[in-house]
Amino acid sequence: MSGHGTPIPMTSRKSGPLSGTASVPGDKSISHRALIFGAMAVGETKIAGLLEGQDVLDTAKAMAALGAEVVDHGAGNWSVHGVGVGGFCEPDNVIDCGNSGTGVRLIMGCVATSPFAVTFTGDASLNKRPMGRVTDPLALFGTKSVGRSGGRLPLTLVGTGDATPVEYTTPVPSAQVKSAVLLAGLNAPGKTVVIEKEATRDHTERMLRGFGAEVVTEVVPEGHKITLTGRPELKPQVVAVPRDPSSAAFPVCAALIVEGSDILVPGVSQNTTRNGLYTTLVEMGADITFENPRTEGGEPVADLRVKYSKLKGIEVPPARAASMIDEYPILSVVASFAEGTTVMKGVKELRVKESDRIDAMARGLEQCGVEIEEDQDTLIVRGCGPSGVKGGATCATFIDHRIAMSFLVMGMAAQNPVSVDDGSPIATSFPVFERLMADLGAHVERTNG
Ligand SMILES: O=C(O)C1=C[C@@H](OP(=O)(O)O)[C@@H](O)[C@H](O)C1
Ligand SMILES: C=C(OP(=O)(O)O)C(=O)O
Repeated sequence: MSGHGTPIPMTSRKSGPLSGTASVPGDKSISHRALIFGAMAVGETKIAGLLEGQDVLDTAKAMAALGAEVVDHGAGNWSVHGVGVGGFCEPDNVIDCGNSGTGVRLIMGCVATSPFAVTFTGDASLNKRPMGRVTDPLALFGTKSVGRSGGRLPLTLVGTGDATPVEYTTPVPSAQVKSAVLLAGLNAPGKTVVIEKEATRDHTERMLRGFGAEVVTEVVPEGHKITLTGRPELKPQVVAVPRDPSSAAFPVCAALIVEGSDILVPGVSQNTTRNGLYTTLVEMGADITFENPRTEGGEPVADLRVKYSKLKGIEVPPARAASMIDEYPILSVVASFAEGTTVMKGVKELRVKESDRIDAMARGLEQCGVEIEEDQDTLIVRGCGPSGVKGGATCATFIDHRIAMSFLVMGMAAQNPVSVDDGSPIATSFPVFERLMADLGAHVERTNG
């Protein structure tokens, strides 16, 4: 089992108004997919603006281990010389996906219909997460798997070289599960179908179409039906990775709660499968203007002008959960500074992320003086008002980047500093978080060392 590095304790404290431009790095979901689809294309894919976070670097390493030529040209420019659908070779060693659920689940999908064995592992967080949600549908292609109890990593997949396509209805709203099935279907002759009740992020469908695969999405009575025609020859692409709306959430939310702030966050996705947080913030009364709408890297984006705002609690519709699933931790921080109660229902998927995010947020918020209520599928935050959050606690982050960044944002507006026991996981998705927030005027620092 791979480990988890030396903890980096961090602290943030009340900051003056935030100002300036927050140019966040490339989208994590799109970065993983650019490397993986590039590795399955015939010829050289060029990628600009790749997120060089540890999650994505681990996927780059995995693609090289499977036979693709992956080259880092510096400054976010990468190239991948792909081996074609069905062209992966058996890796010499275990594939270590570190902290990344997206990495491991998508790569499992893309080796499932190759005739060899691959063993996957990850860090202490990833090795607790459920993999049965992926190995169950992959078994329908004929892929065998043996893992630890509960279908957890380390886990070995034995792929099949003569897969037949499958039709699968996802039991949980998950783009990772959907994508794993579609990627396995790439090397199965005929039509692989995934039906999802609620739409999840659609980067796999959009990007596979860009690489030349036939992928059709239809609205049907059961939800969304995605049909992929197997055994395409994927054509190499030039991919410009747009900025990550899930990372943008941190400076945006910080500006909303730090008095007097006024910042610009360029290139934030308006893809409706990703923008649920921004809709929610506007409903809470956030002063956000969406300027200069355009398309970047195949995604609809806008520049967000964000000003400090008096916010009110709302009930977030459960149907919106998939479009903001990674943003609930930071939303619960913003909700703490609102007047009134914010109710987040239909969020049980948060319990199987890098940590149990309902539990991690609930414990830390209580330590900071915020009243909460939770059940299996719900988090309720009773807002303390714009200057009512006490802070003054050290919150546990459970090897979870989003928990670490959320509590550090809380400290920027709370009455007392907020510390986290370990900020090191921030490097998985937002390696420049500290510098970017400091450049806006936030006080965030490493506590000792
Ligand atoms: O497909 C993806 O790129 C992702 C899907 C989501 O996970 P689930 O599919 O488990 O909801 C999300 O939480 C993750 O950060 C990225
Ligand atoms: C859930 C997340 O990532 P992953 O599932 O890829 O580990 C996340 O980035 O919030």
